[in-house]
Amino acid sequence: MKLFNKYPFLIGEISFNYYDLAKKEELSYFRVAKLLIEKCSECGINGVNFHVGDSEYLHCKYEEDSNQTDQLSFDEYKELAEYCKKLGLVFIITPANIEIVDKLNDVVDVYKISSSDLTNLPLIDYISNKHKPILLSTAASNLREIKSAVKCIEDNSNFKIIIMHSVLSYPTKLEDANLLMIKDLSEQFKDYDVGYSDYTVSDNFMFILTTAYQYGAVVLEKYFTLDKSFEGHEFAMDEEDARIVRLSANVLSKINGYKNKQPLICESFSKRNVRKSIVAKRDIKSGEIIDNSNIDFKRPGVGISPSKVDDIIGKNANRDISKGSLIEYDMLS
Ligand SMILES: C=C(OP(=O)(O)O)C(=O)O
Repeated sequence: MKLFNKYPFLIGEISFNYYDLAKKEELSYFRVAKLLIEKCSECGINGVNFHVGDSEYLHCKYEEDSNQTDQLSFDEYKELAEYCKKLGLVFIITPANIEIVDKLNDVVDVYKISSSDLTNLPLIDYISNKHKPILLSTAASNLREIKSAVKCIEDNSNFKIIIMHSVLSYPTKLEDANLLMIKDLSEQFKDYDVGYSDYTVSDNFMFILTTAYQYGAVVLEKYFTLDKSFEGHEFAMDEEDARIVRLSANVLSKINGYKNKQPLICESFSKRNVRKSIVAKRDIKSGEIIDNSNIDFKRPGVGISPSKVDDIIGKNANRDISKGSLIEYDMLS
């Protein structure tokens, strides 16, 4: 089932990335969160993901700060959801518990289940029952665990699932990205689309995310920041990165084409010009037998194909054929 209208569906994971900028610029968290949403909408991002929960849920530097809690109120989240709607962005939350689901369900478009909750079947069960699309993060898990999470969602008659490959290691080293697992997840869960949450440090070409797309991940998620120099933001994407992903994905969507090898319409003219036909190598007299000494293979491919040479070898010319002429079947008997 295609859950989103644009593929690849690019998600800016805002998470708690508004803290640093808010502190630096002495702005409210809400104002900066709103600014990040606006910037996401300007650079080709389709949805934003907020982690809603408490500090033990985080992996950034705040996780060691036991006083640091999620600083936006539920009313502010609702306002941000409204703002997303206005800008045409999908509003995604990764809720830490069922209370959050209850508070925000009315405004949530899509839920993400964090890999830390992949085995939290009570939470998955509760979220599934809301019948909204679910991004199921699978970092640090095995197939058995993923299958039981998927079954838990399906048991609630919710089939709006995207299986997300991700790696629970920040920043993810290139050699740990294991993008081939995207292909394995696609094979294992044929009924569902697969995505990728990327925590590697970006290169200039956004090669990791575009490769993930090439490998079949149709939902691409990466932390979003306006300033990668903040501690813990080095594996996020900024606006320029998001634009590159979008442009590269557009190119990939174009160049992939048909899977099965076949001649293409765009090749037909050149094909006719470059393929070879059987021609007379020298003047051939009427009555002469056609053999390898008096024929040649030359462009264009408008006559008898060289692949049919066995059909004419041994036949008699029924007329004179001048050197360089195409040999036609009706010239032979
Ligand atoms: C919760 C996170 O990880 P995952 O994508 O593995 O759920 C995260 O880092 O945003």
